[in-house]
Amino acid sequence: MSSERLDEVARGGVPDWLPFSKIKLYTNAFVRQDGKLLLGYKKRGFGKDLYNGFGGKVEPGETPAQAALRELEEESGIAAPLEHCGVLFFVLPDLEQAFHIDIFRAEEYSGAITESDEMRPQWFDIEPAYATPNAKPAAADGSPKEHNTGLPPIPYDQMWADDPFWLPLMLAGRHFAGRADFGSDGRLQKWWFGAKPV
Ligand SMILES: Nc1nc2c([nH]c(=O)n2[C@H]2C[C@H](O)[C@@H](COP(=O)(O)OP(=O)(O)OP(=O)(O)O)O2)c(=O)[nH]1
Repeated sequence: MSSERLDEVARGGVPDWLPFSKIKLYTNAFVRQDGKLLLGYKKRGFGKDLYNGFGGKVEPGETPAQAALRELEEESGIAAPLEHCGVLFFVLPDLEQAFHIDIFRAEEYSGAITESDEMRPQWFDIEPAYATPNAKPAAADGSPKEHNTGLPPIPYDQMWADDPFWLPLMLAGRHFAGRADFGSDGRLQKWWFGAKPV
């Protein structure tokens, strides 16, 4: 991302950010096609029972872009021309490592979508407002855009609590950045999200 200023999109919570003493690099990749978004149901480990994009730790010697391609293939069986679209930073209480996550997106893929030990892939309907990149929430005359994938909507109630702040930015084709600190109850305690001006 360039050094261009970001427009603030959301902020809230308690006054102070949580402390952390080291940062670990992660990736997360989202594939969309024809008004639908591919998510994975996490079957084990961190974020178990939540839907998410496909990703994980950046291994030594890898760039985040290489890790994103590797994790997408390992967890869903597919390859995609991933583009970097955002950066997120998460801090959890009583954990000295903070999470720096590079987010990637693609609008096409190759290979057969395959369930892995870690993820069960599933398509979801992208709200009409975000069915195409850079789309406006409604047509110029105010009427809603059509969508008829017949798929369930994006399951925000079974995703990380911060995702509703930035996933719509990604679906709207905007570059974004944000930070979210979680409380010990798993809820958001403090957050800030911004996006490149349109
Ligand atoms: N959507 C979303 N994703 C998040 C949040 N926090 C967070 O760590 N993630 C993502 C980043 C990574 O893609 C994933 C965690 O990586 P992981 O534990 O599955 O890593 P991994 O695959 O290398 O782990 P493993 O195979 O060693 O178990 O969760 C969040 O708040 N929202």
